[in-house]
Amino acid sequence: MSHASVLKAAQMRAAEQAAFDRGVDPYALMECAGKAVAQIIWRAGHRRDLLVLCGPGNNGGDGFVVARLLRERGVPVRVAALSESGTDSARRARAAWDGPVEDVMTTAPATQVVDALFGIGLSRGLDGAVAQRLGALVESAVASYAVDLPSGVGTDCGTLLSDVPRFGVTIALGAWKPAHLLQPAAERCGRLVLAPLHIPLASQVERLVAPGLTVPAVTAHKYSRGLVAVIGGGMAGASLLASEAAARSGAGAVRRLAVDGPAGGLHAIIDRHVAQPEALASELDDQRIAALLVGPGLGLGADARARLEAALESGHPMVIDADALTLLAEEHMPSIPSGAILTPHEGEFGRMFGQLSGSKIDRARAAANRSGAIIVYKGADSVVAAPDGRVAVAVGASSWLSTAGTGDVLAGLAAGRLAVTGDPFRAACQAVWLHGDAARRCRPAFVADDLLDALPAAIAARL
Ligand SMILES: NC(=O)C1=CN([C@@H]2O[C@H](COP(=O)(O)OP(=O)(O)OC[C@H]3O[C@@H](n4cnc5c(N)ncnc54)[C@H](OP(=O)(O)O)[C@@H]3O)[C@@H](O)[C@H]2O)[C@@H](O)CC1
Ligand SMILES: [K+]
Repeated sequence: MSHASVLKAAQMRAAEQAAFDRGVDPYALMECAGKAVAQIIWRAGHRRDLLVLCGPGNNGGDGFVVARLLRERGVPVRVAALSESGTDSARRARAAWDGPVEDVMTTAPATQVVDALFGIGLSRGLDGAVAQRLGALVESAVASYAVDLPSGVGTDCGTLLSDVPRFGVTIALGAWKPAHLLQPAAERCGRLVLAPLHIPLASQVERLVAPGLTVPAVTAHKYSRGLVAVIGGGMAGASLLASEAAARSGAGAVRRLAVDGPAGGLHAIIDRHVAQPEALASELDDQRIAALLVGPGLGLGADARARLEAALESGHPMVIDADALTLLAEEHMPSIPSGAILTPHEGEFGRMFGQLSGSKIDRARAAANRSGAIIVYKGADSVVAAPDGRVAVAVGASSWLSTAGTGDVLAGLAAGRLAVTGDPFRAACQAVWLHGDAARRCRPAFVADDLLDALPAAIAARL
């Protein structure tokens, strides 16, 4: 079982049902979930007083199990419920709790609070008074835990169906749900911990995990390690940032095909002056180019369009970013080469693909399917989607990344990893990971250039 699987509510239910059909006892599964949650809370909170808030369904049932197990360990536990328990397993868990059950609306605060009100069965926002009460109890606690999901988040879409406080820890049961990874719900989850349920829970959608990278072969040379060509445009800084990121990504060589000629930056980067777009085709007629990047600083005029057309017609594996994405959204452009990596932010995604329905994961998947390209749908919750349905969702991106030039660095990294691996989905995942890790290594208020200095350490950590 992958510890990265991301399942929607219906998929989770289907997996649970399949386990029940094979003979797994539903109550035993609830005991298993409750035991795992209790263990995590015990390790963090020991004997500090604890209030467990239980809802009407199986999420509430988990809460009763947690309450019983922690009281057996000597924790002063109180339980408050919203209503009677409505499932067989939840009723059984409640019957096994021999303490009093208070009312959520009137219960006193505690040092630690556990939200077992609603999990994947939430079908609408919480009643306003209940949401407010949950918020007050969580905010007055020193430590707060959400069982499976914070009550009020949309499991599959990651939106907030009602007001949701920010929890200290969210303990996902069995598998991640989209709401653990997608904003704004992800931010309300706090620290994420996965509690295993020991049933098969596979999915094509996974949480992005740290990649394993390899050192160059002893027989490697600069071309076998991958030559990256970066097409420059009116804004030299953007293509310089991208070129430097590609150069520090593990690729063998980087060639910048720039309008402006030599413009400083690393001496290791080969600058070629390509003043006229017509001259680009012959520069690109080099079979040693393993990956081509077009878009950072390209511009949006006729010259930029001609450079993009030359790139699209070159046949090289490529990364398409920034202005090139905006140009591609215009009519009469050549089609996107299949297997290309596209790196749109929210605005570029909307321009290219219009209003798609569903969560950010669903939208990225639909865009990958429609374009035949690998989509890196950037943001605080970057989603990498392949046309064959594979998806990786990155969590925990530094909010300091929201500054000029960081997208150029990501595009350069993607091109570099594409040149090294020859595998666009893997390259895109590696680039998003390394970009995020480089940001984690930078001090607050960093600028895009600082990411470049942090890249060698981010790569070294994955060898
Ligand atoms: N399957 C298993 O055996 C296992 C499941 N596990 C656990 O079960 C959780 C899923 O349990 P669940 O399916 O019972 O759903 P749950 O989230 O408890 O809520 C459903 C109830 O809430 C109600 N309701 C919904 N929205 C509401 C609202 N806004 N305001 C008020 N009421 C609302 C809804 O009623 P209705 O929508 O019909 O009105 C229904 O009564 C899962 O997240 C995990 O924690 C683990 O123990 C492992 C084993
Ligand atoms: K919950």
